[in-house]
Amino acid sequence: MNMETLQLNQVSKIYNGKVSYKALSDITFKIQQGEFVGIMGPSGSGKTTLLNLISTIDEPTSGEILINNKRTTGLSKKELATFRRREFGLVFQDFNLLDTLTVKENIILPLSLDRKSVVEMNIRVQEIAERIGIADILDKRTYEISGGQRQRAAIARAVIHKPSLLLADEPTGNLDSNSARNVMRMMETLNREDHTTTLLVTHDPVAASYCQRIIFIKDGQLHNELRRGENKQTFYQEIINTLSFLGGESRDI
Ligand SMILES: Nc1ncnc2c1ncn2[C@@H]1O[C@H](COP(=O)(O)OP(=O)(O)OP(=O)(O)O)[C@@H](O)[C@H]1O
Repeated sequence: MNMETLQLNQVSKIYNGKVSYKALSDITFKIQQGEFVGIMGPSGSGKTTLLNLISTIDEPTSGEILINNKRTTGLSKKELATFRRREFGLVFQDFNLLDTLTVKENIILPLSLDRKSVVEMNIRVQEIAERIGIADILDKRTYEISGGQRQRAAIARAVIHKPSLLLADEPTGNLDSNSARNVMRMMETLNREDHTTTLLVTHDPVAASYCQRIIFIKDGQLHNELRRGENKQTFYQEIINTLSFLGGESRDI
């Protein structure tokens, strides 16, 4: 029995418009259960496309994607909706919290959709809030808290149902460097303690240096892979070197 959370086999994506465009070509990789992996590459290299295919928002033109050895292509709309809700935790750059709800109500949302009991929901929300350091702001509205606190609430919401795969798209993109570090430390801790398989798309080499492994893509193709050794600073430098080698906009490096 292999312990892969995610497997991509020769995945390609062509966008058909006036001119068709091959955004991804023959992407093959595996992510083992419990890994913390980053995806990096210059602007336009296909990172968002890749994330959309993995999260089943979009379908590949060819190839297959497996989550826990189950193919995600060919599921009905209803199966897909349940599959997405149970298997994925999603974190976005702009937090995606609902302003009309309190922090606690936001975090509980995925559990209430699965009709968990109120007692169970309260226990779980308290536990995750304490671990993440937001227990004292649970009754606040999202506009009453800082950006860093919002992202921590969004992460609590993304992991409260213990997803197979946590997908984070530029989670530190709207944060100052201090809050960004705190958020990354927290994701690292959650990954280490709960073995939640985590996939992070980022432009930020500091955020990326918290990963165990980085997959680089360029022009829709796998370029290379870096593994973190003992030293985070060395890893950071290797990431910077690879990004400058790959080229792209200055904001990428
Ligand atoms: N819906 C679409 N229709 C046509 N082309 C698209 C579509 N979405 C993306 N593309 C093209 O596919 C390529 C990859 O885009 P994608 O958004 O995946 O890149 P990215 O690596 O996420 O870029 P960035 O870092 O700037 O967000 C780009 O050239 C883009 O113009």
